[in-house]
Amino acid sequence: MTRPVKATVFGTGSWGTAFAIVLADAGCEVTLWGRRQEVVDSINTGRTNPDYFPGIELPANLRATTDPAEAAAGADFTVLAVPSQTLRENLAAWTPLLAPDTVLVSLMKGIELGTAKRMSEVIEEVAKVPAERIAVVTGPNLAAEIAARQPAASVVACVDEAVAQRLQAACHTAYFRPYTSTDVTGCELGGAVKNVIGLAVGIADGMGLGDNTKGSLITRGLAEATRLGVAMGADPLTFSGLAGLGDLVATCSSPLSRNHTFGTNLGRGMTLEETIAVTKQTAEGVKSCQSVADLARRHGVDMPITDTVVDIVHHGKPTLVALKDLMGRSAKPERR
Ligand SMILES: NC(=O)C1=CN([C@@H]2O[C@H](COP(=O)(O)OP(=O)(O)OC[C@H]3O[C@@H](n4cnc5c(N)ncnc54)[C@H](OP(=O)(O)O)[C@@H]3O)[C@@H](O)[C@H]2O)C=CC1
Ligand SMILES: O=C(CO)COP(=O)(O)O
Repeated sequence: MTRPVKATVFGTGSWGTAFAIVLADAGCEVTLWGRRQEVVDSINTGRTNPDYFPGIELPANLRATTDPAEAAAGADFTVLAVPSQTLRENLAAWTPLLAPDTVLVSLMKGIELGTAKRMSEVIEEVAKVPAERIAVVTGPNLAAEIAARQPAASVVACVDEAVAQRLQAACHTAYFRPYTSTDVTGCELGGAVKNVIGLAVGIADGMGLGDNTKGSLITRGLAEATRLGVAMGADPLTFSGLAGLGDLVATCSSPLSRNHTFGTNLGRGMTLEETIAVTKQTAEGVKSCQSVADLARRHGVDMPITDTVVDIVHHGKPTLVALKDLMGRSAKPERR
């Protein structure tokens, strides 16, 4: 008899908890690591995570701990679900505890500030594991919908297709349908750039603009992501898949998206400080818009929507002026 797959998820926030539910429903033995004792106690004794998903009963084959050594022990898959900008420091502390040969899985959709590195690159550098043992899960996966077991597709990417297939099998349920990819760069860029475009669409929504604006921002945002991806060696087709268009549509349509909501609040006239104060969860695009713009500069790629988001969010540019400047750029063909 084969033993159940063991999966550990570092992070008891919205996506860490929801993906832990997916893994448990798929038959894995799941351990969640959380930094707060009260959250871990609620998960173990109350079978809920009330801060993130009140009312959702957690599966029996899922337990939690605050001890990273206990969490990491024996894991076939070590899933990382903390805010991107905290990954380097956290992973440095967890690396000595990792199970030998474990596959490290990133759920994160950010780019590191300062280094402009993708999360899989940070993992490779800090944990000193080869790219063949690093995977990424990404796609239109709003955590609250997944935790409610609403149907969604996703992408599991690894340069080693056999590893992607193992992870695919470990997280495939009746409501969660993962596809494999070997384009890790494209998948990670799709996730990071869609958060920036989610902010842009939110800002437009908050300004009272309509669906033509939204359709234009999604499409031109997709063009920005694809241009950056191509410059970095990604497959352009990845961006018309779940990691690109799929996630853009979900994020830009949904009030559940923290990035979209963050943008909406800014577009309605809240200051950055007021918006941060009312945002309880991680909106990766707020920091990653700067690192995406940094990546674009490093690769000589034009990303005007991303630059506009940086100007509004970080340089206090008034939204109406930013919109006028974005629309008033010199005319050009749609494709070049
Ligand atoms: N939510 C979603 O729908 C989706 C999110 N993602 C991505 O998943 C990643 C995680 O986001 P998500 O779970 O939503 O974020 P949340 O804000 O919901 O949760 C973040 C988690 O990280 C913990 N945390 C925060 N700061 C630190 C720190 N400095 N050190 C250690 N732990 C910390 C939080 O702990 P505490 O509760 O104690 O504050 C919490 O458990 C992001 O990159 C996001 O883009 C991807 C797909 C879907
Ligand atoms: O990545 C997500 C959906 O796929 C979640 O988006 P937000 O981080 O904006 O909530």
